[in-house]
Amino acid sequence: MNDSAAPVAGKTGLEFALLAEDGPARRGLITTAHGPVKTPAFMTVGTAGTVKGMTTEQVQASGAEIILGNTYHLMLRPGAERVARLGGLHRFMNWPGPILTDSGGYQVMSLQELRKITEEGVTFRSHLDGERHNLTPERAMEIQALLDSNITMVLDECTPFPATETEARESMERSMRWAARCRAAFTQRPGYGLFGIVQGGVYPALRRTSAEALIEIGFDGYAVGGLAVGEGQEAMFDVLDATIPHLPRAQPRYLMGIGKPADIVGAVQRGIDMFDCVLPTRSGRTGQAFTRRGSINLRNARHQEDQRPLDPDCPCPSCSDYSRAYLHHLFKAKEMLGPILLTRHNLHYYQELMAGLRQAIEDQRLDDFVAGFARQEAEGDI
Ligand SMILES: CNc1nc2c(CC[C@H]3O[C@@H](OC)[C@H](OC)[C@@H]3O)c3nc(N)[nH]c(=O)c3cc2[nH]1
Ligand SMILES: [Zn+2]
Repeated sequence: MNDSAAPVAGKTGLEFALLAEDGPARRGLITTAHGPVKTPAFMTVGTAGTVKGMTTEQVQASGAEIILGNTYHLMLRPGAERVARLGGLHRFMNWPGPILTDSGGYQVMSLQELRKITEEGVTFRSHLDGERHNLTPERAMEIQALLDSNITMVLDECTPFPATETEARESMERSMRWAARCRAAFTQRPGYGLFGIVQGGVYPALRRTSAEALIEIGFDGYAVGGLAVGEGQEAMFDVLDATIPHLPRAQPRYLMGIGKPADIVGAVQRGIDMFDCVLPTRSGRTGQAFTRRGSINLRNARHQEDQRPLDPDCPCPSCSDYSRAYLHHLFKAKEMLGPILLTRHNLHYYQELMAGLRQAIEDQRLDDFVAGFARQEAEGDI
């Protein structure tokens, strides 16, 4: 075990202990007011205060320690002040563990025609009722505090892809000015933290400038944003190679919106500690299952009389209690149990993958783990 196991308190009191390293890869522990998070960690996405189709007990049983909420969705419905009056997001959704909330930057930017970006912030119309809203860095901090989020994300602009270097620079520089305003508006509490978000498109020099600007301001963790926007795995890895060396070793790194299992494995190898992605939940609802031999779609007719479990190597209830034939039937019949069973399996699969990565780093055998992972994926489904 690495001797620098001493927890390192960030500027706002979020502790991160670096427990082991295997090359650039790290095994760590984040300590929040609502409990610990073992890293590398996959954060289950619960955008509107729910992991779709899952009770919080099922999410906990999958091995998840931290889930994501989203400022944009929750500010529109039920409203941040209402969630605060109801005791905060933990009590509202009955999730006792750590919660990270995104600032809403990504969502608002995707409201192409409905939003306007100025130096002040983003004004937009709600996709629900057309009401006008004004999301500023200060308001984004206030909303996430009202939600009682353990890890708050700065308000940023997720630079569209593709973007010219000039477009990426101007977008990144505004996000850095917003990050400073977020830092100034954030209320420090032990066990709660504020993460900055690196932007800069696919341009190494801009990524370095952005990382250095955020370090100058000082954050509890550093996210790599502006990726998983259609750039592809190779470009994403290139951006990580250009960014991670400029991030502090003593704080967690969060790669936003990633990703497929192979993306996560490659990013852990490069030194990323935290991930979020809708893939396991969203694709579970469409019949796509992730297994140790790649992904399969249960809607395919080849499963209609296949009595085997979805993934013979998976200990989850969806694999031990049901057959592929039954799952196929549920999706063909558009029964709600189909998406529920597959979401639960996919979340178990992602958490097992993270547990395997964490153990491999502890045992200093990450390269062997990655080779085994690639071999199994290449074998394809039996
Ligand atoms: C998918 N690719 C991707 N996601 C991204 C997200 C989270 C989306 C947020 O939206 C919800 O999932 C869709 C989640 O909200 C719970 C997530 O946090 C990002 N958020 C910010 N603030 N800045 C970024 O540069 C950014 C880039 C992304 N790329
Ligand atoms: Zn399973």
